Amino acid sequence: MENKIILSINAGSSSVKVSVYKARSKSEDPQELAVVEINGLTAPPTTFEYNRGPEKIKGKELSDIESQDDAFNYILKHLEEDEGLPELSDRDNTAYACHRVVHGGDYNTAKVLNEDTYEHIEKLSDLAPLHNASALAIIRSSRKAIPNTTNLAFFDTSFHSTLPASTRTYAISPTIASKNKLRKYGFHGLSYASILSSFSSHLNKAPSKTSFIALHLGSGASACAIGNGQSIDTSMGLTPLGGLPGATRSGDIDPSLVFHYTHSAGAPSRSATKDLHITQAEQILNKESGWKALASTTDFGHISANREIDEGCRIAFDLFVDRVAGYVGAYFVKLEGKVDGLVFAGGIGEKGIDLRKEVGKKLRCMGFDLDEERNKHADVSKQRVVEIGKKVFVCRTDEQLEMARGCVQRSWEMDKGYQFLSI
Ligand SMILES: Nc1ncnc2c1ncn2[C@@H]1O[C@H](COP(=O)(O)OP(=O)(O)O)[C@@H](O)[C@H]1O
Ligand SMILES: CC(=O)OP(=O)(O)O
Ligand SMILES: [Mg+2]
Repeated sequence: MENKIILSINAGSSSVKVSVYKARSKSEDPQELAVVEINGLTAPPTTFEYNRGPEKIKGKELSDIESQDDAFNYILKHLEEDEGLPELSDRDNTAYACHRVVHGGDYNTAKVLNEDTYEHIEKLSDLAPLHNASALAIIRSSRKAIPNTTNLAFFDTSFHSTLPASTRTYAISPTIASKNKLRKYGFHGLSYASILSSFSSHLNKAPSKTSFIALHLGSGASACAIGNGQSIDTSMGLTPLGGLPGATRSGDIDPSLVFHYTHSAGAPSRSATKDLHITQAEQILNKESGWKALASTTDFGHISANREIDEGCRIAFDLFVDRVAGYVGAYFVKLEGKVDGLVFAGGIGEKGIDLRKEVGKKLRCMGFDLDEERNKHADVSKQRVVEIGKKVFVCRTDEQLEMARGCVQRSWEMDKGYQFLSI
């Protein structure tokens, strides 16, 4: 495994992030060679960022990038053409491509992509309408562009396989629930695993002895109660629509609301395709709600900066503070108050100074005491975890590193010759 090149590909709902690593020994984190991000897929202009040692590009605007797959192909070309990254000039050098796949259903661990696992993910596409189909498109592109690479899938859902039955069960017919696999799965698991690793090492504790409330606030947002290193509850559910609102997602609503919103809730949406069977209700709640509906933007930075002068931004901001604080309260109780801290992560969690401040104000009653100055100057680009008050932290989550670690740790079993057949 030593010196092998790993590509880690993280397709989010509004971004594609790719990190390049060189593997060291099994017990060491792989060495990061370069990180590329294309952001703003739901809020053009789409922007490009590149970091390779001294070589930095920030905020370059791109045109003609319309999907996660376009973004991935652009990134691959950029990496190949970078003369300072000779490791990628020969495509055959890449030993592993790790793909973040949001919905893994009942898969509890990472899988080598072959026809069976590909089909398993494909079947779950309707349960992650903003994600799984894009991940599969990237997997197909990766297969074509770097054919001698072993493709691995890492799932957002795996981290939550520890959810207790009382938490993962919906109060519906158990027969139908079991037949149709209707339960809480939870998402952002790679991020929570990354946060757990960084936060426990910051505290100098074993992950299995670390308990905290984590907030992954990005285009999709969720909260997670982690008790002794295990997910005991999380706010997303059967799909990434449940729980907190997001850039284009409503989050939790009264389930009957949608039938009052439109009479054709169950009809196929115009954006339904042969591969993605999405209803009008799902279209509305996944793609036309959230910040986009309330504030006409999916950029939470804009919402935060304009909330004093724009009514839509104000309600979007206040509503998010309200919902986030509500989950922290609920999870504090679930963890019986035994928490090492509250940890903010994700694009909004890491950069949203005002959001953290306002959430912090509401949580003082539980012993989380955010310090305004430390909050303002928190910079997780240099240090993975920054303490911004008593029991309040910001953490730079790294889903790509989490996958690359998993790849290094399990490479010996994965090398045993699964083959990716004919997709
Ligand atoms: N300065 C900022 N303040 C608040 N939110 C920000 C700021 N900069 C970026 N964001 C938000 O971060 C979100 C992207 O988060 P990220 O976790 O990178 O996305 P994704 O869910 O696609 O992985 C965007 O919605 C963007 O509005
Ligand atoms: C699961 C999910 O919502 O992911 P993201 O926030 O990256 O869109
Ligand atoms: Mg993300």
